[in-house]
Amino acid sequence: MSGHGTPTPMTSHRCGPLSGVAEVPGDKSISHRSLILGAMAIGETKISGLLEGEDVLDTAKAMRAFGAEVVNHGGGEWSVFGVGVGGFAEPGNVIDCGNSGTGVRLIMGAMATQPITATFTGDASLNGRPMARVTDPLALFGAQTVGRKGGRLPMTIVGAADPVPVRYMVPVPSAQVKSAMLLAGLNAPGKTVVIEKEATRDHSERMLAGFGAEIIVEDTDEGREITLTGRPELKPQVIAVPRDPSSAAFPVCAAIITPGSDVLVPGIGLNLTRAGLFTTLRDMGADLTYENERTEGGEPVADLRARYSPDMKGIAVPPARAASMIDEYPVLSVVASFATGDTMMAGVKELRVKESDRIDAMAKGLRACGVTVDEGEDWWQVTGLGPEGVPGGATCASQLDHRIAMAFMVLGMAAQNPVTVDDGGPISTSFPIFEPLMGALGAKLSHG
Ligand SMILES: O=C(O)C1=C[C@@H](OP(=O)(O)O)[C@@H](O)[C@H](O)C1
Ligand SMILES: C=C(OP(=O)(O)O)C(=O)O
Repeated sequence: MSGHGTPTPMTSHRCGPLSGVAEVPGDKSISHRSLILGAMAIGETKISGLLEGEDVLDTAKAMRAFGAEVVNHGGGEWSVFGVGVGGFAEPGNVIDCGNSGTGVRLIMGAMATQPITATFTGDASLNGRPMARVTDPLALFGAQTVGRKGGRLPMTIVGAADPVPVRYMVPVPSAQVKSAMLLAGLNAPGKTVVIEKEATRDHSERMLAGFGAEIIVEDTDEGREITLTGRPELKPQVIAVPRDPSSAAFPVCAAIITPGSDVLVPGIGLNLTRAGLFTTLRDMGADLTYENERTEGGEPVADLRARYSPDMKGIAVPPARAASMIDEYPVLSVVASFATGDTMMAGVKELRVKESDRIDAMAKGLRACGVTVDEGEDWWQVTGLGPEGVPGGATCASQLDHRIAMAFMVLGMAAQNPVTVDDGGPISTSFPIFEPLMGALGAKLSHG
């Protein structure tokens, strides 16, 4: 849904040790893809553990608008009765993807090679984000787009009636662009090839193979080359969505900076394309261990145990790791504030085109809380104040960005003074149970 209504300020007060088990919700990336691929299969796809955050609920609504039957059985159990590749109906109304870049870009890809027209919109954050990165390459299949200046939503896509397969090198490290192209390639005859220079999250490739598509991934001189054969009949699946490592980041980082804490976050996917934050935290000296390592649904999974870590050191985070932790830089910058020395985060230009300009949003709020931050177009550096040294005591703007709001709530748990965000509403896009879950661990969050 567009907009989040009246802003709801939220304050995080310094708290005692965090302890207990944090069962974070299902993975957002996998949840979107389960619904979309379920809608493109023929028959009933059963999903358990679906993230019921606003972003994913908007994708569920969109799939209904394109003709799939989507049923919520309660308790995270959902069914999608798909219409098959090429079987989307033309929506009777505008598709509102709310705050979700993943939702809108993947759905645009899925409909762009079908002979239908759809108009997309979102909230103020989403309507400010760049869409040409998806609509330009979708034009290669034969789709046409009319949108606002600068390739912004709202925009209308006229899907290609006679799509052609495409070979495309993704110019930015973006799983959303890659996935939009693969979903479009599903209804193009012949082989669509998508090449990425840097590996980004590979849930689409894994799930396409799971649904029975012919998909080959090879490392070549040009990069990671993905070849998809179009017009498969996708077979419905039973999908158990793993818990989201990007949501796990918040209780993990909160435990690391809050004195005396010991928190277990069970069943977290450690797919290498997603687990960069945890490697980085360990490089900084965090007491973070993997317990009960196992494989579930073809993905490496472990229970994460995070304990208070007063001896953290700032590091230079390898730029090559950026894609595997892109959504975790806001909360990493909070941990960096409690470390000793500088943490340099480079090669992260993409942070400037998320739900907010995340470098700007975090830099402003951290500075207001007494932390020194330097920044350039594609890098930023946080100078740590040590485990007890962050003053806090400011109101920070969440800028319609869930990760910014949650990162500042984590900061307040260990800062000397309370930290407020002007609007905690966006948290429900990805982590609707953040407040009760963190409260049960011992966090002191209040409204206002
Ligand atoms: O494909 C996905 O599910 C996502 C890809 C990433 O975006 P980009 O593709 O823009 O890097 C990430 O930031 C987003 O939260 C989810
Ligand atoms: C960037 C994010 O999501 P999206 O691009 O789907 O809005 C995120 O969840 O951090």
